[in-house]
Amino acid sequence: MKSTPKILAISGSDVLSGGGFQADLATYSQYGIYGFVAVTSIVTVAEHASGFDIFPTDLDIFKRQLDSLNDVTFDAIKIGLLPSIEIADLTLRFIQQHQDVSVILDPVLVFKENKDEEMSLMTAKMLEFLPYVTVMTPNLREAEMLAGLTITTVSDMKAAATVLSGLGSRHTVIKGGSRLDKHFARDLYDDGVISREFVKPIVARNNNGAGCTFASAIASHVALGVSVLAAVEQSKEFVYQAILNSNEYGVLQRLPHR
Ligand SMILES: Nc1ncnc2c1ncn2[C@@H]1O[C@H](COP(=O)(O)OP(=O)(O)O)[C@@H](O)[C@H]1O
Ligand SMILES: Cc1ncc(COP(=O)(O)O)c(C=O)c1O
Repeated sequence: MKSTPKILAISGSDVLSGGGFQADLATYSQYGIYGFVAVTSIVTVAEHASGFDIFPTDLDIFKRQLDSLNDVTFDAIKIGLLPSIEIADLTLRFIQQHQDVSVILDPVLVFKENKDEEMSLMTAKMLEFLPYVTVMTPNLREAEMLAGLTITTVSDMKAAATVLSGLGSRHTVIKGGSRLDKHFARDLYDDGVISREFVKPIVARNNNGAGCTFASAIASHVALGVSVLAAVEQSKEFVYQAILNSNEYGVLQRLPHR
């Protein structure tokens, strides 16, 4: 019998469980995958304007988590919130040591609640990850920062994907989400040869955690041996269902046929 696939999430904790590793694990369980977590940070609710605080995991503890996983063979690694350059550097070193494993990078530079924050150092760091990454899933604002372009149309998305491809991204998915269009959530897949749009109606519900869930669903499909393009197509449906079922805290992962 084939063993249960294993995914490592290198992610933060969202105490409200909308996003972060809570969303990652909830997604893996829907696909029958065993999820491991190396916690990068703890996100708590705060009274000030941004609405949350991010507490990076102590660097030595973060390193010890990664060291604990030396003997595990993963089918995919999914990377979410990296709260500091130091944690990003340790993560980069870890994936450099696991080059036979598919890596799904969700470059969490811009939270839904955190639109305009300048994160140029981390943006540059994310680009250093590209040679070791199988799929990268920036949202619209993250794609603008990574590609250095303004994106207001689908053709801008395509131009940004081409720039990212030129910078070494193998499979790029730019998530238009609710930021590009009032009526349709348009995402663009691009692998430098094939470019494909995935579109769903915008759901007027809470979409906290949609990005984490989408990247985790892609990681799940890839871990199960599905091609990246088919993984993106099926994950788009998965996250759409999750948003349709969301509550006041975040999306609720559920396979479409359940
Ligand atoms: N309100 C919505 N209705 C339908 N799909 C959405 C909505 N918001 C986001 N999506 C989809 O959810 C996925 C995650 O996108 P997004 O929320 O933009 O990412 P992030 O959480 O990284 O900002 C994408 O496939 C996007 O198109
Ligand atoms: C730990 C953590 N990672 C990632 C995210 C990003 O969430 P989203 O999928 O909504 O972009 C959040 C947002 O709450 C978070 O708390």
